[in-house]
Amino acid sequence: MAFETILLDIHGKVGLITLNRPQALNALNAQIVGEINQALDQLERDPNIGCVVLTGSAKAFAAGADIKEMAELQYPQIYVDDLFSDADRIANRRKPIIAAVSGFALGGGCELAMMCDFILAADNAKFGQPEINLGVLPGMGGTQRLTRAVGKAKAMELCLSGRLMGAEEAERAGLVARIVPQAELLEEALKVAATIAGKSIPVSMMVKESVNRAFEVTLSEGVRFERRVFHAAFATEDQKEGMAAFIAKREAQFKDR
Ligand SMILES: CCCCCCCCCCCCC[C@H](O)CC(=O)SCCNC(=O)CCNC(=O)[C@H](O)C(C)(C)COP(=O)(O)OP(=O)(O)OC[C@H]1O[C@@H](n2cnc3c(N)ncnc32)[C@H](O)[C@@H]1OP(=O)(O)O
Repeated sequence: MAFETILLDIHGKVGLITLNRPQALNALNAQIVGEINQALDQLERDPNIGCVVLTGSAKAFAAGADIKEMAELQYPQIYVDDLFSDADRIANRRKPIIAAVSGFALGGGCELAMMCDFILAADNAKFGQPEINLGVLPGMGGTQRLTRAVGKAKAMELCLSGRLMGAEEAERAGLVARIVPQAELLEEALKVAATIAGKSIPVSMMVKESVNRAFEVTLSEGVRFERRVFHAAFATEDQKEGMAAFIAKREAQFKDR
């Protein structure tokens, strides 16, 4: 499949999607979101792929929605078109997606990174929801996911002031899983992704679904959901293989797809 605004590469069991609009710091428009979803559809269908890495350039993961395209939009049309709803498909993927963020992840760029399962940040990463500077507010989940990630106080300050947050602050706040030297980010992201891709694919989907459920239900309901999914894991060959391998002191070979 030919893409114009992204690059898609396969590294063993890992799919690598690289945003490729350097002239606009990977600003997000309908074309690039559409191509990300096309690539994710392809990777979700591929039984050999167990994990995805989404990344940008050294200078920018994505500098937000394309302001030049957005400036002329009109209310009735964007309401009827349900603008940005396509992006929900990225957040609802079942295979794990790692955001490898170098440089700017602003507005929609920060929102896109937060739709992924976790963020590995380069030491030069800068996060923010500066939409208020443009006379709007985050429109692709930023006020919701950032608040759940870092808490109300910091999310409110970032969204109201439009200031940027560096990698160290982002890690302290809980937005970022780990910080990696910029030059090593992609290699580390692919290494972690390969580790995840070596696990049981259905069980990694169960983990993702169960962790994400914590944002949707009460604690007791979430514990019950997790318990039922744990029970279901015993219907997989991978559970039998994983526990047998431990007992036999050998490496497990997970095969369920
Ligand atoms: C878009 C309509 C259809 C949408 C369909 C689906 C799209 C996907 C959904 C996106 C999410 C939408 C919801 C989101 O909450 C809303 C937003 O994201 S609003 C935008 C928020 N981002 C910003 O405000 C950051 C804007 N950029 C900057 O502040 C600066 O560029 C920077 C990142 C601090 C870097 O500064 P510099 O190093 O000085 O670099 P330049 O400013 O010179 O930029 C270089 C070059 O890139 C162009 N550019 C940068 N950011 C954007 C952008 N967001 N949109 C368009 N173009 C951008 C900049 O204009 C320069 O280009 P040049 O002028 O040289 O041609």
